[in-house]
This record gives sequence, C-alpha cells and structure tokens, in this order.
Amino acid sequence: MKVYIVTAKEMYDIDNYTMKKIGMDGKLLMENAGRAVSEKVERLIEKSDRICIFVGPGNNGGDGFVIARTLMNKRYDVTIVQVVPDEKITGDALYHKNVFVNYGGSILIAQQESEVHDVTVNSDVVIDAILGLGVKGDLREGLITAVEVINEVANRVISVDIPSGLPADEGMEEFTSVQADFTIVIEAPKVSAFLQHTALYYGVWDTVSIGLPLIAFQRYAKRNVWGYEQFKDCMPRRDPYSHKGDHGKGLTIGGSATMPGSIVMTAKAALRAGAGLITIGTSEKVINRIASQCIEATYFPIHEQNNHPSIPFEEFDAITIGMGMGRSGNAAALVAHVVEQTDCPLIIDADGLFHVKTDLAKLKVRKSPTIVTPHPGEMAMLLDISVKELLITPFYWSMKIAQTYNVYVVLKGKHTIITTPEGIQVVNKSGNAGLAKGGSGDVLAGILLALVMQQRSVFQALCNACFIHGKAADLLVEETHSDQDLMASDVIEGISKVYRTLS
Ligand SMILES: NC(=O)C1=CN([C@@H]2O[C@H](COP(=O)(O)OP(=O)(O)OC[C@H]3O[C@@H](n4cnc5c(N)ncnc54)[C@H](O)[C@@H]3O)[C@@H](O)[C@H]2O)[C@@H](O)CC1
Ligand SMILES: Nc1ncnc2c1ncn2[C@@H]1O[C@H](COP(=O)(O)OP(=O)(O)O)[C@@H](O)[C@H]1O
Ligand SMILES: [K+]
Repeated sequence: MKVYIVTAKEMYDIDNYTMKKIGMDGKLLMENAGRAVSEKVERLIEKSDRICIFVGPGNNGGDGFVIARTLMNKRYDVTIVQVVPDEKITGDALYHKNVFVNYGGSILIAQQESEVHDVTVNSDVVIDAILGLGVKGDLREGLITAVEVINEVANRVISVDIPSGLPADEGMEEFTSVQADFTIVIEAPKVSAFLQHTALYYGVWDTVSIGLPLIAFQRYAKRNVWGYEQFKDCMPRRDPYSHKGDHGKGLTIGGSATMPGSIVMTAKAALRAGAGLITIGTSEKVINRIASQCIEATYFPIHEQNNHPSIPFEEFDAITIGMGMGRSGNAAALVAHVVEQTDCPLIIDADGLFHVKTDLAKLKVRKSPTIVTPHPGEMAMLLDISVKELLITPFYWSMKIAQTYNVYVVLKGKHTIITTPEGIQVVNKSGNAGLAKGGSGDVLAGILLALVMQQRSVFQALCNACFIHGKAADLLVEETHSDQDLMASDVIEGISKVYRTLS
C-alpha cells in the first residue's frame, strides 16, 4: 500500500472532499477515527491500565471522546480530562462528547495545574487528543500546562494523529509539543514525521485508516514514502539472455592522492548493484594503488596537469563524478568539462557539488538528466543557507533546487528526500545510523549509477537505489552487524542480501 505524506492543508482538502463530494458525514469520520485508534491502543496497553484521555477544543478532542467511549464500553478504566471550558467544544466534537456523557462517561474539566498533575501521575497511560492538525501559534494557557505536565510526569503517552502542539508542516522552528511514546496517525503521516527537529516527538508511529477514499489522496497528496512495495513493483528483473552491455557501461570519475578509496567503493557498489561494466576515471598516480582492490573495473587515467582530458564520454551510458576528487583547480575544470560535454545521465556527488556550485545554471541546459546527491551540509552550501535553515524546510529547498536547475535532487539523511524536476517528491525510509560513517555516500553513488543505467525511469532508479542502500544496512544490522560497527564496505556486500531476500 502506498503511504502518502500530507501537509495540514492537503489533509483538510482530503477531509473536505470526503465530506462534500463523497458525502461522508464528519461525525461518521470521527467515529471511524476514534474506533480505529482505540483498536490500535488496545494492542499497546493492558486491561488493568488506568487510562487518562486529554481532550482539547477541536476535532482531535472529538476523536478523544470516541476513544474514551469505546474503551469505557470495553470496561477499561478511563478518565477524560477536558483542558478547555465547555463552550469551546462545538460541532462534531460536541456531538461525540454528548454521546460519551449519555453512555455514562464523566468528564473532569481541568482548572488547576495540581488537578492535571494528580490525574496524570495516577494513570498508566495518557492518550493525547488535545490538538491535531489545527494547531496555530503558541499554545494558549490551559493547553500549555497540560502539555508540560504530560511531558514531565506521564508514564506512557499515546498521541492521536500528531503529538499535540507539534506543527504538521515544515518551516516551524519553535513550538511546545507533547513528547509521545507512540503516535497513532490518522490515515497518512504528516510532513513533520520526516523532519530532523520534529520526527522524534512522534515516538514510534503507525497509521490507521478511517475510510477516506483513495481518490482523494490521489487528488491532493503530493508526496509518499518509498518502501518495499514500490521497490518490488518496479525493480527490473535480469533478462536470462542479457549481456553485459544491456546492464550499462558506467564511468565513475573521482579519487585523488589523499582520497583514493572512495572511487573504489563507488565502482564496487555499482558492480554489486548490477552494472554491466564500470570504468574508474581517476588520477594516474592513484591507479596503481587501487587497481587490485576492484579487479572487475577498467581504469582510465586522468592527468592532473591536463584540464580537459580526452575521455571518450560517448562510450558510457551514465557517469558519476565527485567522490574523493578533491577541490583543486584541475578538479574544478574537469567537473565543468563533464557537465558541458556529456550527454548521458550525470550523477554529481561530494566534491563535484562543491565545484558545480560556481555555475549551477549550466546544469539547466544539459539535455540528459542531471542528478545531485548532497548531504545536508552540501545542500546548504549549494543554497547559501545554514544547515539549520535547510533542515527546518528540506522539502521546500529540495523542490527549489530541482525546479530552478532542472535536476533530480537526492537530499541524503535519515529520511532521504528524492525530488524530480517536475516536482514529484518521495521519502526513502530504509537505513539506519550505521550509515552515518565515511564512505556510505560513495556506496550510494555507485548504486545510483547502476540503477540509472538499468531502469528507464530515472526517478524510479533513484528511489530504488536509496531503498537498496538503506535496506542493505538494515538487513546487516538485523542479522550480523550493529549500527556501531557497520562500515561502508559492508554495505556493498549487503546489497546481495537485499537482492536475494527481497527482489
Ligand atoms: N473530518 C475531519 O476533519 C476529521 C478530523 N479528525 C481529527 O481532527 C483533527 C483536526 O481537527 P481540527 O481542525 O479541529 O484541529 P484541532 O483538533 O487541532 O483543533 C483546532 C482548534 O484548536 C484551537 N487551537 C489552535 N491552536 C491553538 C493554540 N495554539 N492554543 C490553544 N488552542 C489552539 C483552535 O480553537 C482550533 O479551532 C485531526 O488532527 C484529527 O485528529 C478526525 O476526527 C477524522 C475526521
Ligand atoms: N542516521 C542515519 N540513518 C539513515 N541513513 C543515514 C544516516 N546517516 C547517514 N545515512 C545515509 O548514509 C549516506 C551518507 O552519505 P554522505 O553523507 O554523503 O557520506 P560520505 O560522504 O561520508 O560518503 C546517505 O545515503 C544517508 O542517507
Ligand atoms: K494529538
């Protein structure tokens, strides 16, 4: 199943479409939401747990009343704490509040901090239905007290849809949010579940379906997660009669006297990921040192004094440039030359990005696909902004680079964001902190090169390459390694595990 990623506006559009065009009533959606969340909650708690459900002024609070009624009806010990006065509860939420009361439920309206404190301390589980998508500005009094008390003294916190106070969208730096242990997300994760400064507030998250129609998501949601199903659907199979030329002849340019190894890792990863032939273009002084480390590759010497080496570009199906090539004037000239003179997919990584920064406009006029693969530091450098600014709004900035320079952007990180020049955006979720080690990016560059040569859709190739890279690390950490000892060269071997078990 495709997991969509939504902004608050997209989710409201989907809700409105469902209510107005499909004809499902808001109260019914709230009933579905509360029931689906309760089912999931039951799997996370014990029958003997004392449950305290915090409800706020909007529809998230409305979900809270349905959850309270559903659990109470199953003989769970439930207390409702309403953190706003009665008159704030309106519409569908009021309807479900009345149903809850008619069922015999009672409500504690929290007036004093001490009351909130006592009820929280005396419960085993807090269900946080204070605020959902509708949070705006700083939390007002009453709500802020509740959030602070929950964060200070609650035993376990399960948030409904989104931790209360946390913005759904990117771009917000300051906020006060519930820190959840678990978040039960309604239908689709929000953008903030994928940002470095907000994702951790969710704790572990999972989604529930409340009956919103797929056509509404197809119409309004612009992003999705790239996972196993997407990979399996479009990963090409090797033709039994294929020959090496069918799997691409790739050139990887990089490496230098002080960084000879990176280019070897790229080449090995490309071959392990299925490339037919790989040529390493590197400093002539380096070739002797590295040739024995990748005996399957061929080598093309690059003379450091010569700015425009006569590399036979037309022989190659795709090129990757930049890994370990250094920042010399010659390297800069070589990058400029490759950008101008090649007419095949070009992947620019690492130092290649540093050099290309001086004339990004040249990328726009390339006729074949250009792919840039920055980590956050390199991306911030390309944009002349701070890493912090980038990480608060990474979807926006990825889109900006992709569309301004007509390039594919692979913004690497825990949640790698892949953006096409047409504005399609996906997030790869595979991978773990074992990859936070020198050389991981070089390995990714090799997998990208191999897949770009083997898949007709550049977009699918990029997504699959990121998935394979992360999944290789995940399988290694599950089976034989840990996220401490994992090394980039292990990840190359791990590609076999992905292919053997998943494709
Ligand atoms: N059809 C729907 O719209 C559905 C919505 N659902 C739930 O409804 C939620 C969205 O509902 P709402 O749009 O009512 O949003 P909220 O439940 O987040 O509540 C918004 C209200 O909270 C108050 N508020 C906002 N910011 C505040 C602040 N800083 N301090 C104090 N009060 C503040 C405002 O009065 C605002 O009207 C979703 O997250 C989901 O949990 C579900 O019930 C399923 C169906
Ligand atoms: N904490 C993490 N969780 C998941 N993936 C990660 C993590 N840290 C790094 N990675 C992945 O590892 C790779 C690192 O690339 P990069 O920073 O260019 O490394 P290097 O330049 O050292 O080769 C990227 O694909 C990135 O997505
Ligand atoms: K919430």
